[in-house]
Amino acid sequence: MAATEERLRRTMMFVPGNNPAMLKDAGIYGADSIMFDLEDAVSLAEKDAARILVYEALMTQDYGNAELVVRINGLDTKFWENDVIAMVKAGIDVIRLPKTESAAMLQQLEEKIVAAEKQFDIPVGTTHMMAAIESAKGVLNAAEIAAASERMIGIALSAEDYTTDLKTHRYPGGAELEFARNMILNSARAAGVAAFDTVFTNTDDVVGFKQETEHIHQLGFDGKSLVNPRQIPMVNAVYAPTDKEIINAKNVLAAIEDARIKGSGVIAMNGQMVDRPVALRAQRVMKLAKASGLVDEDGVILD
Ligand SMILES: CC(=O)SCCNC(=O)CCNC(=O)[C@H](O)C(C)(C)COP(=O)(O)OP(=O)(O)OC[C@H]1O[C@@H](n2cnc3c(N)ncnc32)[C@H](O)[C@@H]1OP(=O)(O)O
Ligand SMILES: O=C([O-])CC(=O)C(=O)O
Ligand SMILES: [Mg+2]
Repeated sequence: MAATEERLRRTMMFVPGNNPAMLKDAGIYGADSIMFDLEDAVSLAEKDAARILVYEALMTQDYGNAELVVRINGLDTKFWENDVIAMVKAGIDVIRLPKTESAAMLQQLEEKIVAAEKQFDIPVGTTHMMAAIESAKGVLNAAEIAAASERMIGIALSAEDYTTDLKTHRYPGGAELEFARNMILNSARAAGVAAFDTVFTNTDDVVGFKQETEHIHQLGFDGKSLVNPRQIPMVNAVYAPTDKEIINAKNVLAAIEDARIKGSGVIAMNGQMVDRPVALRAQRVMKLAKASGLVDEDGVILD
């Protein structure tokens, strides 16, 4: 079983590792996961300085309940090993490997993580991993990548590099991404880990962003990688259940409880069969409703 916990990961915001002001304020926007970037947002000349800045930020800033992720440099660079050592020492929650093409690459990363955990007396297994899939080869190997290790919490599509590899670019509607999205989503679910959609880089195209988010929500993605804090409330709005969905979920859960008391696994509700998959979906709706501040701890809808 993978290391995923059932935590909400709707929004995973990139924060350039070389920007002290952004590192300082990254916690105030309410992202579910904050992703410090040491890779493509940072120029070659700033790689070492950015690593030190992110390390200091992790040691001094309070990021609340956000999950803390770092995108390290790729395995084909001279930076990634020092990235791993510094981030494990700082107690990062998740290391995101960019440009992942095989399970073997994650095993190489894991060896370095194990060594660093031992070096700093951190229990082996504490540091989780995730993989960004950014090439045709990575997409074809998505299933083995998602299942590469117990430490895996998820896999992400990285469409900027991926469309370059495909020899296309990104279009409105995203037809060029459908195969990759389906492969990544299905591979993640088969391995029991989370699936993340890619960034949307035009931060002023609110309509395009909403359309893309609604689409990936429909497909079943847990959430998206983001480049800007203004995108966080827009994702949360798409993932927030409607009042009708919440009421239906509550009715389903009540009907299931009733069935359980009567010793049955299946029951009819308004002419509709209610069984385990329906109940699991209802539980997820209530979890999203709570996270969205739409219901209280007891599931009562708030005004
Ligand atoms: C293909 C890839 O690899 S994508 C991943 C790598 N790229 C990145 O990490 C880019 C991250 N994003 C950014 O640098 C910026 O959001 C940009 C350049 C896209 C847009 O910048 P701006 O136009 O300044 O954004 P905007 O005006 O919305 O900023 C509003 C506030 O949010 C802050 N902010 C913007 N983006 C971020 C971010 N990603 N993380 C933290 N804070 C941010 C700004 O500093 C600003 O703060 P202030 O009000 O205190 O001055
Ligand atoms: O992970 C992402 O979405 C950003 C990225 O590197 C890419 O699109 O190539
Ligand atoms: Mg990329």
